Amino acid sequence: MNPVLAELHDKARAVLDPVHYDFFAGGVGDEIVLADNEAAFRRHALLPRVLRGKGNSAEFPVLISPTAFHKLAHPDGELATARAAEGTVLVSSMASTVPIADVVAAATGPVWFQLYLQPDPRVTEALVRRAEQAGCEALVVTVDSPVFGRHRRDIANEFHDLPSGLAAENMRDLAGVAGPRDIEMAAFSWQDVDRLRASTSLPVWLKGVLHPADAVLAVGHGVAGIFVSNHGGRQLDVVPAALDALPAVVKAVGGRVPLVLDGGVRSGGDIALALAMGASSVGIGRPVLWGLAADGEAGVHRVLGVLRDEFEHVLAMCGGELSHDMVVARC
Ligand SMILES: Cc1cc2nc3c(=O)[nH]c(=O)nc-3n(C[C@H](O)[C@H](O)[C@H](O)COP(=O)(O)O)c2cc1C
Ligand SMILES: O=C(O)C(=O)c1ccccc1
Repeated sequence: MNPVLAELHDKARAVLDPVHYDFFAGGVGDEIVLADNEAAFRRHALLPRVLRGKGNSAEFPVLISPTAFHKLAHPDGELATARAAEGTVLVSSMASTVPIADVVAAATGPVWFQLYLQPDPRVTEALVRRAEQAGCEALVVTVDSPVFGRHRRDIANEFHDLPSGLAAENMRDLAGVAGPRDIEMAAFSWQDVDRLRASTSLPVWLKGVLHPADAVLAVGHGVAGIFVSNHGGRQLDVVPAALDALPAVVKAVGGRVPLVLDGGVRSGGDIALALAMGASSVGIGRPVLWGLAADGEAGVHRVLGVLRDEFEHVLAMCGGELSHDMVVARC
């Protein structure tokens, strides 16, 4: 791993309350998928093309995936993340510890709002209005969580509630309930996606699709794009690594909507592999949390800077272009 990312992870582990470190680091079940998300990149290799007369491109195909409770990592919380994001799209979690309006105000680039549909449609509606009024540019509906993931570390640590003074700020004062409501998980259907799309002019993305048939349905239901993601190994411990699920989704979608690959991306080479395999961009979860815990805004800034620098270098080495024929198995 890049020594800067390793250093930030080590520092985060050292400074965080061990219970909060486990919340950020942990996964569901035996954490097989958590490990496999990173390992999958090691099972693939890139055959660079030569003599193409091309260098790197200006595009940085990375966005910040939504993660909950940034104030557990650093007192500035999501404000620090937003300031560090610069031109990178920040997907702000519905479970942020800073209200979405303040996240958008602190950001200099686009902010998208991650949403868990709520059983009470008035709550969902109010959250959507809140995201729109804040100036969010898209909604990202997480669809891989009909129930909460069972995180053994959190159960062992008895981590169930935020410390006093912290709350999921977006959940305050919704549909007649004062103070923060609990975020609820429930099973929804494609009809709920249609209803959401009809209720807003914002583009609606889905996050947490692994089956190619669901990706095809998503396109049919008019989504703007799809996050191919297993939630960083936090929901179901029998699924493939996110990277291993990507090719079938790429094939099924056939370029009709952009695909974000999220889970286990830790280097410029990982970004290049995901793009060569057909992702339009990648999402980064935990490395942002490590940067934030280690050094606030500056730490997140370093994480993005390292990934940008490595990706540009890899792309230049590959002749400035990435395509599926360049991907081979590492034997
Ligand atoms: C501590 C933590 C909190 C998360 N919270 C959310 C969330 O609120 N909403 C969501 O859609 N995904 C959430 N995720 C999943 C991330 O968006 C993303 O899918 C995952 O972290 C990507 O994998 P990576 O951490 O290996 O980069 C969370 C992940 C972590 C590690
Ligand atoms: O921990 C998570 O992965 C997550 O998605 C979440 C959702 C709601 C509240 C806190 C975290």
